[in-house]
Amino acid sequence: MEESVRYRIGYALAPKKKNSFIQPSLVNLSRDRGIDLVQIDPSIPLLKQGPFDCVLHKLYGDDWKFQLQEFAIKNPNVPIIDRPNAIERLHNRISMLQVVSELEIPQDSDDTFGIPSQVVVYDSIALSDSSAVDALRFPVIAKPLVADGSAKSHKMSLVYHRAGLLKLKPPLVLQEFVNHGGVIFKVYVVGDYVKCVRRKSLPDVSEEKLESTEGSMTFSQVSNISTQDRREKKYYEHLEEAEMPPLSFVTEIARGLRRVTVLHLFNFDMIRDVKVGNHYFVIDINYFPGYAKMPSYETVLTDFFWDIVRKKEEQDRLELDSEIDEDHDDNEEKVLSTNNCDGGE
Ligand SMILES: Nc1ncnc2c1ncn2[C@@H]1O[C@H](COP(=O)(O)OP(=O)(O)OP(=O)(O)O)[C@@H](O)[C@H]1O
Ligand SMILES: O=P(O)(O)O[C@H]1[C@H](O)[C@@H](O)[C@H](OP(=O)(O)O)[C@@H](OP(=O)(O)O)[C@H]1O
Ligand SMILES: [Mg+2]
Ligand SMILES: [Mg+2]
Repeated sequence: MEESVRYRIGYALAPKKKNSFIQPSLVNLSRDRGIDLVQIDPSIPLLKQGPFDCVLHKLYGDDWKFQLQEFAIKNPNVPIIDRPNAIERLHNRISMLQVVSELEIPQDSDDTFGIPSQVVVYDSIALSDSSAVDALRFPVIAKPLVADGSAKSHKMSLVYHRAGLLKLKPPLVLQEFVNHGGVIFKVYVVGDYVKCVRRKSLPDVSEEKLESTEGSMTFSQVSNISTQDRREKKYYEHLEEAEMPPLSFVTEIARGLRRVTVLHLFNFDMIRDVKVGNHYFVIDINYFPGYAKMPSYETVLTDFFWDIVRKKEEQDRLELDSEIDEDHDDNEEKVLSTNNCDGGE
């Protein structure tokens, strides 16, 4: 019986990510399509592992980056999803959102987008004495400048008044809080595939609340928290009823972000300004997010793997053809020059 072609995708993921992403349902579906998901051991040189038709990773550090570089030099045709330099742009909340300003999307449709006003603060002195901070409208969200996936990088504070800034620990980004009806739109991107889902977010802050509240409130990964409080439960009951942003609008932003970041795997968070109604803010972009939470993640990811390995195969074939053509040309030249010699006086 003829052996069918099989492809190998190597993955290098931290244990938590491996547990959530490499589900049996994904492994089995990919296997049925001829794609084997193979775990990479980062403690062994990458070049000694493989062969791979693609390397998928979410690991950081200079050693891992060096291993990827070495691997890329020896295997120029094997796609690395994604390039470390491209991923690193998302590890700083300023450079992360700068990509949104680089999008060349005409804002002439009904819906528009941008990023909230924000300033970066590197030291405590600037927190108490900076004209840049004066320009912000409170409340603001204080976010750690670094977004490297550590628990620390997710720890945020909602700060109601300027005095609430004093106990914060820079470096951080102060971003104007935008009332958005307690719903965020998480847009998952997997290559050309785009899926937008609703998630729980912070509730709006009314003028009364702002006037009557002092200090700040800390929180972390609010969209993943399940709520017990009855009043809060009521607030989020209408989550499923929140109007979705138009798919064409979301897709255009996603495509733009793909182009500017050169990334294949990420999600971004968008909120809709309740005051305006059709203006959206991109507030966060995450590399290789929790795809298992995305509907039909197995099919979407398997289709993506399939596209990647087939493109590589096509590329290999084209290169082989051109090598054969070159050999053929060389041989013809040799024959010609031999003929010339033969025919020469
Ligand atoms: N400018 C803003 N206005 C209103 N709410 C905001 C704003 N920025 C963030 N939030 C709320 O705070 C939450 C956390 O912010 P953000 O998404 O930047 O943090 P994160 O830790 O990087 O999140 P993730 O877990 O998605 O990586 C958002 O999901 C949203 O609920
Ligand atoms: O571990 P870091 O690098 O911080 O990345 C996180 C992202 O910031 C989150 O956005 C992911 O959750 P969502 O997929 O719900 O966005 C979250 O997914 P997880 O809850 O499955 O770990 C993480 O991917
Ligand atoms: Mg977020
Ligand atoms: Mg994030």
